[in-house]
Amino acid sequence: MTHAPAIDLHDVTLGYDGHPAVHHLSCAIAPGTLMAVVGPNGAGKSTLVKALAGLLQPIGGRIDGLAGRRVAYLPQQASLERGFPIRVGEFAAMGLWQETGAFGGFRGAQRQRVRDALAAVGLDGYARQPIDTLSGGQLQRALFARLMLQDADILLLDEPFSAIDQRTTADLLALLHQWNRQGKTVLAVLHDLQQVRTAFPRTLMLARELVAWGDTDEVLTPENLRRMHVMPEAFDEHAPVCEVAPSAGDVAHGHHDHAHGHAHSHDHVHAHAMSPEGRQP
Ligand SMILES: Nc1ncnc2c1ncn2[C@@H]1O[C@H](COP(=O)(O)OP(=O)(O)OP(=O)(O)O)[C@@H](O)[C@H]1O
Repeated sequence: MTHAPAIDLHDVTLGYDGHPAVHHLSCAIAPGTLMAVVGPNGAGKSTLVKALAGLLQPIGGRIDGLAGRRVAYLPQQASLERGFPIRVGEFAAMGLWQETGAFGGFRGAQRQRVRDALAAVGLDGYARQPIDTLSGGQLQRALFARLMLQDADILLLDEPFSAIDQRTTADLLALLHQWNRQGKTVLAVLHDLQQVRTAFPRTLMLARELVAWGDTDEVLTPENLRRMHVMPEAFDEHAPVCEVAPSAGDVAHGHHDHAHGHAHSHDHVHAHAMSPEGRQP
């Protein structure tokens, strides 16, 4: 296995229709990292995860590290179409499509793996149940079974525990930890900061730009949380791509002005003060 960063962002700007939503992200995430992505609504968390999943091309900068690694993406449950007529077993087995091809049949061993994955997520005996009869928590378990069968190197999860009860959350969190111990890189967008503190050793904090990243204790500080919460709320649809990275201080003081693309000083204090593993040197 290579020790090069699993995800390596170089001054990445992301947005829609040419208008930036997240600016100038630079950070390197080592393989085997278990990391939470936090930030207020509209901070760009989903946008970042979509870009890492290859669903959104950067407007600026470069994303390295992902090529040659298998990436699996779990979107927010709200965005899933679940009305199609498919059984839980078939749904989970979609995680095997890279092995079987779109129209490939399943061998006995693969059927067993599907059964094992369903058992691992607590859906033993549900294989023949139609997917649209599952509760929200059960559906999330089925999605985790599919994720498990994809057997990716990098797992990207967008709010995997929102609207999920405590028991299901605990079960699925334990699975994430297990996969991480197997060496997988896990990035999860989360809103529950207490959960982040107790279950995620690393954190990336976004507020339209990188506020901080690294060890969770060093990222979730009162000062960073304050900076995170003064993020400009509105997405300025008419903002052009700015030429120069805005400073962290500009975010803290609400001076960030996308519309004018002002020249800001380079001051990614937290991002640049850390090593590729996200540790303070
Ligand atoms: N498909 C899209 N087209 C245009 N703008 C979008 C699109 N998706 C997101 N945006 C805008 O990009 C910005 C970042 O949105 P994003 O969904 O990434 O934020 P988020 O941090 O995931 O928020 P939340 O916590 O509410 O899910 C927002 O201002 C949003 O309105």
